[in-house]
Amino acid sequence: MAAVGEWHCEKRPFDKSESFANNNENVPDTGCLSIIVLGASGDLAKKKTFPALFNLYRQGFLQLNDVHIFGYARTKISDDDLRDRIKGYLPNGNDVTEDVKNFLLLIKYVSGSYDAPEGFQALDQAISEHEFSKNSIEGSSRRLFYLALPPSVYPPVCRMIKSHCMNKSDLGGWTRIVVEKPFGRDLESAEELSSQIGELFEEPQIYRIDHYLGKELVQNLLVLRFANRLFLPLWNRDNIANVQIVFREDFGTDGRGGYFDQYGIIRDIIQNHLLQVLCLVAMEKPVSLKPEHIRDEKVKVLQSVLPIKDEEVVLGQYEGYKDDPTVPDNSNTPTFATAILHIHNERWEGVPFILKAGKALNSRKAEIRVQFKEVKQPGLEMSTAQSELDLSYRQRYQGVVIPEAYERLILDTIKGDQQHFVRRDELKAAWEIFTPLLHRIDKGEFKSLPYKPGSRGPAEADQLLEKVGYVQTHGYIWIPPTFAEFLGELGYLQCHQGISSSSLVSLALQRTIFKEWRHRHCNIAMALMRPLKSITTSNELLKVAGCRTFELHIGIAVALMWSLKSITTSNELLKVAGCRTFAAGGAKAKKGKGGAGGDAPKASLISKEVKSTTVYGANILKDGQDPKILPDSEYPDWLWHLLDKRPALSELRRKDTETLPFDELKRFVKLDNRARIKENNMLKAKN
Ligand SMILES: NC(=O)C1=CN([C@@H]2O[C@H](COP(=O)(O)OP(=O)(O)OC[C@H]3O[C@@H](n4cnc5c(N)ncnc54)[C@H](OP(=O)(O)O)[C@@H]3O)[C@@H](O)[C@H]2O)C=CC1
Ligand SMILES: O=C1O[C@H](COP(=O)(O)O)[C@@H](O)[C@H](O)[C@H]1O
Repeated sequence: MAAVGEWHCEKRPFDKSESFANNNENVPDTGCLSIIVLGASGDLAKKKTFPALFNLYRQGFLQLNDVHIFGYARTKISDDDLRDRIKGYLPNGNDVTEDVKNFLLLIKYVSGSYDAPEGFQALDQAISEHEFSKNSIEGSSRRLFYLALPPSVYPPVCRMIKSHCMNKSDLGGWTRIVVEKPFGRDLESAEELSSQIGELFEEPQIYRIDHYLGKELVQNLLVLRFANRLFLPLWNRDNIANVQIVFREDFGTDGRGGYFDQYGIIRDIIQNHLLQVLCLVAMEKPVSLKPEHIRDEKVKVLQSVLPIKDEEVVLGQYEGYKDDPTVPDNSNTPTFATAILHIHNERWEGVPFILKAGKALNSRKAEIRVQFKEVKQPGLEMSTAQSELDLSYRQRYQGVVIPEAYERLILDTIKGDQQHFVRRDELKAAWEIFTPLLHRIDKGEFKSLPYKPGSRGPAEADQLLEKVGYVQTHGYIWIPPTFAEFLGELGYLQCHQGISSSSLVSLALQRTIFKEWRHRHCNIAMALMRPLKSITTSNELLKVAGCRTFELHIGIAVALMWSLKSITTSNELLKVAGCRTFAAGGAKAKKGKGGAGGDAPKASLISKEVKSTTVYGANILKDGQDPKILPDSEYPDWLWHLLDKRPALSELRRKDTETLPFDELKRFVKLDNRARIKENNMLKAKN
């Protein structure tokens, strides 16, 4: 949609050769690359940093003959111990493919403290040996230090790097430092941290990572806004009623309670991730796409944010949060917050920006919702309606490999592109917005309201949204375009494995495949799950279905029941479905006497040939057809694992958590926490 001759987003080069070739002004012709992960024994390193490096390696962005990776931490372990820890977190890591094997061989571990020279001298020695072995000319090598460490140790670590580990001279090489959030606890501490690091390194050497800036959708915001004729004229107070930027997780602090309690949801998510997204949504068009021009505009937005009013904030803490033994009993730390921000400039005067983030809520998503002022519906009457422009990436780009945020950002660091990193003045402006509120919370002057885990958060947050003009819509239901495909896949399994439809469906419901829809579109999922779970008994579903105006919904309900072969029992459903003429199932049911799918052919009458080539009865679309049965290789991986038995907690407890695959580890932490909370509660109740 880029308008010819207008400002457009240049495609930033992203091919394998560029990280090493001299075809980009940011990439000097240099020697070999060393990536040093400090805090290599920790959680972030194993879950994010090393897997991102592996993916870069696998895609050819890091090359065997050029790169070496070093892990550094205090824990005394061998190279192989570190490799073993990492292995389970790599895709198919436990299979030890050639790729995994070669990647792991690139990793060397050095142990040492964070504030004494010996460890860093040993590290420098190891890096230099690698550089020497690659015939890298001294001074031309590149050294990337990734601080996967608590911020408290950033200053001593930076001092040690500066004193002992710098690239030796200036022959095109460099030394860069990646630091993780949180960058401080408030304005003062962040400024102090910035000054300490700033005394040692120049701003172009410091990469303050905010992994939300590496997400595909976030990266595309600039294109969406400025290279798109549709949006350019609409993006202002005249057309937009409010903007909501939401982060929700459907799990709690899951074993990170100790860390989380010192920070809370505002410092963990809102002050960084959500505020960065707000900048990209609200900023003016930059002079160019040069990182400095973009960051200049972001800073201007932040500086235009008005002080947050107390009455425009709701804080919450989920019930059970304090059961975590590492969280103090009297903690007031918010695990949920909604805050309304106002941007005082010509474009946004009067438009509330709603920032909302919470843990242990009813769904998992990160979302930007722009509510436009009402638009007229087609037709002669002057009624207005809500419509949608949905950019749900996972749905829209199925099968396309979307790079992980960390991969992209590490690659940007190697290329010397700071566009997606937080500049010092940006950080300062972000802390200025939230510091007064945070201080009040820290002093206990602002209370967190309790909310039930699995809920939407405190009801007061919804009331606040309503007050500032956000219209919650119940009548609009979005059907994921891939739903039809999903039904085909499920139906296929049913045909071929002879599993009863209800057990198949309840399995699917427990697994992530269905959660995707449940979480994104709770309304439709509610309607879908009910017929799937208890087709004949759910009057409630019928009520829901009956009063909606979104017809496809009924079509789906009917088609599902039809495909699950329970349609004959629900007269009531057929009555509801009978007055609609949408999906094939529904249309046919209309004419039926006493249900039974109406004129729809009975399963027994369908020819063998049709049965063996189509997933009979799975079509949900008005003009669609039953999906064809495909070769096994065409079906998604999850389908084949739907029936796998999942290990119970007792079984997981017997395994070594260090080597558990990520999914199992997650399940273990969840079940283990749950069991502990139960035990705690029982103990409390007894006493
Ligand atoms: N984990 C995550 O998902 C995310 C983490 N982050 C940020 O990344 C950084 C690292 O996080 P994470 O890996 O979870 O942290 P960890 O608590 O796992 O710490 C990483 C390593 O640092 C060392 N370490 C821990 N505490 C101290 C301490 N008090 N003093 C000195 N060294 C210490 C330990 O290594 P050793 O004892 O061997 O030296 C540990 O293995 C933090 O800034 C965090 O906020 C950001 C986003 C997500
Ligand atoms: O930075 C953080 O982000 C994660 C959520 O990241 P996502 O990429 O899964 O959306 C959050 O769980 C964590 O608390 C926070 O520190």
